[in-house]
Amino acid sequence: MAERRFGVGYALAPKKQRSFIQESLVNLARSRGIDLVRIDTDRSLADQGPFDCVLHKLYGDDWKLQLAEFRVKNPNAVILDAPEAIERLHNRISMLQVVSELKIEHESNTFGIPKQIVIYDKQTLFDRQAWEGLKFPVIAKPLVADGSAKSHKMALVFNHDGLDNLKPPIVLQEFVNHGGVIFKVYVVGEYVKCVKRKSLPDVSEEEKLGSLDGLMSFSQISNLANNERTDDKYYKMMQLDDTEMPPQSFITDIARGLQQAMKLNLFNFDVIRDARFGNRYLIIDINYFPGYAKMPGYETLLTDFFCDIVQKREKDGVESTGLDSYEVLSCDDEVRKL
Ligand SMILES: O=P(O)(O)O[C@@H]1[C@@H](OP(=O)(O)O)[C@H](OP(=O)(O)O)[C@H](O)[C@H](OP(=O)(O)O)[C@H]1OP(=O)(O)O
Ligand SMILES: Nc1ncnc2c1ncn2[C@@H]1O[C@H](COP(=O)(O)OP(=O)(O)O)[C@@H](O)[C@H]1O
Ligand SMILES: [Mg+2]
Ligand SMILES: [Mg+2]
Repeated sequence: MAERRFGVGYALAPKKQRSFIQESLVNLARSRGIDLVRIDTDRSLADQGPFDCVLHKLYGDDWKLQLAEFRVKNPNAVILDAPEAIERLHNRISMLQVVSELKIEHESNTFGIPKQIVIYDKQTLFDRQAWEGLKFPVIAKPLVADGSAKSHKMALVFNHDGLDNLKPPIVLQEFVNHGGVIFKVYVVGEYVKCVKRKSLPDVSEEEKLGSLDGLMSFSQISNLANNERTDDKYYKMMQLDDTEMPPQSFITDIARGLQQAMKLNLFNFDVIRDARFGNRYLIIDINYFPGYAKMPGYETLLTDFFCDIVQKREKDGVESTGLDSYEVLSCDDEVRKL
């Protein structure tokens, strides 16, 4: 009998395609029965395929419409992930609301989000009442997180003088000292991996009082080292060696909780450890389909995941949907889980 193969279509921006669709991933997936196929975004998605699974990170109403049409024509294909579920992450307020709703108990650690407010116009920005309970320094973040360079432009604001330069709509979030290290937790289906990255340094009491400009701009601080990030080397170079990791079981519980609440398979979240307490963790950012290729061994991980997805779909006995050209399963049964 011919080997059964599966088609995974991907629709990604050119930069994402370059970083994620590497030959090593394509070859490994192919050897296990998964064909990664580029979706031509200049043509209708519904006219392409057949695909057992569609992997995507594109923005906008037109793309949502295309996915909806595709879903009608191919009800059995898996869309990773549903655009309605991803949309929550395009707004920095709705993104973190889900964290506040999680119910997870852990013997010695707690988690939450930093204090924050949303400002829609300049007038409210200078209204001290709107600020009640929020202390300087704060980080000003664009409300919209739509993947544009603009949506990553942040400012650390030390005092009221710094507010002049801000352009609402923005989120003002209390800056929390965290030892200059951020934990990035990558989730791929059931797999959870936490890594350390360089973050903003702590702000001293003198700096809080003495900053002349009142504001310091920055962007994508944890992504500044673009070179090889095989973790041992990167940790040494960035002097991250000494920072203790958060407990894996705690992080995994949060990841699972977020995954279930958000109904997403592919995301990461940024966590900092509040230096005032040492056992309090704050989630500050959640990203859809992040830079997985930075993780050593991402090819195996993602291939395992694709196999898992298409096998589950087979096992659930969903009727075939014009995907007949793919025959015989060749994925290994094994899927790594933490
Ligand atoms: O490009 P990369 O590999 O640095 O990945 C970016 C992510 O970096 P990370 O994996 O968290 O270190 C990055 O995470 P941060 O927001 O920097 O925490 C975003 O997920 C970014 O996507 P977008 O611009 O928000 O749509 C991601 O960018 P895209 O690759 O999706 O454009
Ligand atoms: N509340 C905070 N306290 C301290 N540092 C923060 C806080 N929020 C963000 N940062 C720092 O700013 C960086 C960018 O913020 P983040 O919300 O992750 O935006 P982006 O989506 O651009 O990654 C983080 O990686 C971290 O270094
Ligand atoms: Mg971030
Ligand atoms: Mg982000």
